Amino acid sequence: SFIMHFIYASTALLATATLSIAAPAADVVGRKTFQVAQVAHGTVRKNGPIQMLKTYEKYAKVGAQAPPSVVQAARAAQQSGSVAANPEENDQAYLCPVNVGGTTLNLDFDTGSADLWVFSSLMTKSEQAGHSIYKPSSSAKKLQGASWNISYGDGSGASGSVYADKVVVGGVTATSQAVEAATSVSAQFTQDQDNDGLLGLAFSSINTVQPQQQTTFFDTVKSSLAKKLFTVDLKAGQAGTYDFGYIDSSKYTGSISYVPVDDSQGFWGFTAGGYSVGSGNSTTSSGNIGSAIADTGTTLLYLPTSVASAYYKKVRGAKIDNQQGGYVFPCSSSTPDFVVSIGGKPFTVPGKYINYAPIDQSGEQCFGGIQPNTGIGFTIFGDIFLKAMFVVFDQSTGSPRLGFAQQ
Ligand SMILES: Cc1noc(C)c1CN(C)Cc1cc2n(n1)CCN(c1cc(N)ncn1)C2
Repeated sequence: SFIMHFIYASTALLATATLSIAAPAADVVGRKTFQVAQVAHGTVRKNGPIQMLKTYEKYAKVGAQAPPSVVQAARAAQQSGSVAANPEENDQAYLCPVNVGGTTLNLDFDTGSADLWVFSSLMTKSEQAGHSIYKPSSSAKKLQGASWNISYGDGSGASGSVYADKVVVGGVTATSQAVEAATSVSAQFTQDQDNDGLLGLAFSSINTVQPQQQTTFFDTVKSSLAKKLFTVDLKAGQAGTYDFGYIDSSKYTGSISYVPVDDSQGFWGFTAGGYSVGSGNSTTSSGNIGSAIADTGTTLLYLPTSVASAYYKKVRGAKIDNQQGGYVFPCSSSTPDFVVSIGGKPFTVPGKYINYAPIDQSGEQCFGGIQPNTGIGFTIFGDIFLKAMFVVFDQSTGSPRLGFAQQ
């Protein structure tokens, strides 16, 4: 009865609040009424037991306890799922099949940005060539007046209009997700015919839709997931997985080490500690790496210039080649392991991952997987680092956190 009283009270409160919002503001001069189109977006299939469980959780502090029947029904309705992360050539990016409004598109899941944008029928035929295309389906609702425009660290970018449509990732369904349909994309994207767009997994605070910012897929489905988290298990030269709503303990070794996340810039930001170059006794180690982000949408590992320099001192013939835009070295040189301390635990990037790829067909010079973070302003733990780890992007506790384990 305590809880039912609370629910009645809060519902009554909500009702009065709604009434006051509906009364037109005094300053709307001249017109008797006005319309506000409410387009439902950022929603999942409604479920009573899940909503009830949320209410019990909300009032757990004052003794509310969900009956087992509610817990069981909510658990049965909660979502979880897994999708393959397929590497492009040289593991430049990893693409995941996603059903957007009835069409399967291969999207780059990006924990460094927060827009779900796709190649669309609104683009010119030549720009569409070779890509799978989103055609707003009959179930799609155009968000009138909404637009988006995103640019990335490498100068690439895209822009367009916005629809609310059904999006399914590994069986996890957002019944109405903001789908940003491109009208124009930069050359880097038209050239990459494997890539049909991006699915942002950073915080929705950096979503670029205007005038009304939209939520990421994860934020849209979060409340319906068994656990409010997703995990990233990228691999070198083979398919990995993104899992939503659960942790698969067969995907990592040892234990998961959690660190707090600073989401003030909209990224999965964390603090990295000391580092060492090489394995066994031939290691050098030095100061703290400092603030960093975990970014699946960035290919390489961008470290403070002093750290990158200390690393390449251990690689025969390594030098900065300004034409290539970073450290290169003879492909025949061996590259040592790179070890970084996170949450007080050591995590190793195998040296072979740091020989990224030959700079040209001759195969003489190779481009480094570790590069300086010059001009970026923070350290980016991109795919070179992530493909050695199992990472939990966790919003299941009061504040966001990252969990790292070796895979
Ligand atoms: C270049 C390049 N880099 O990665 C890929 C993939 C490519 C090739 N190509 C498909 C073009 C391209 C450029 C970008 N992407 N794709 C993915 C998003 N980008 C990011 C994301 C992010 N979090 N941080 C920085 N950029 C830039």
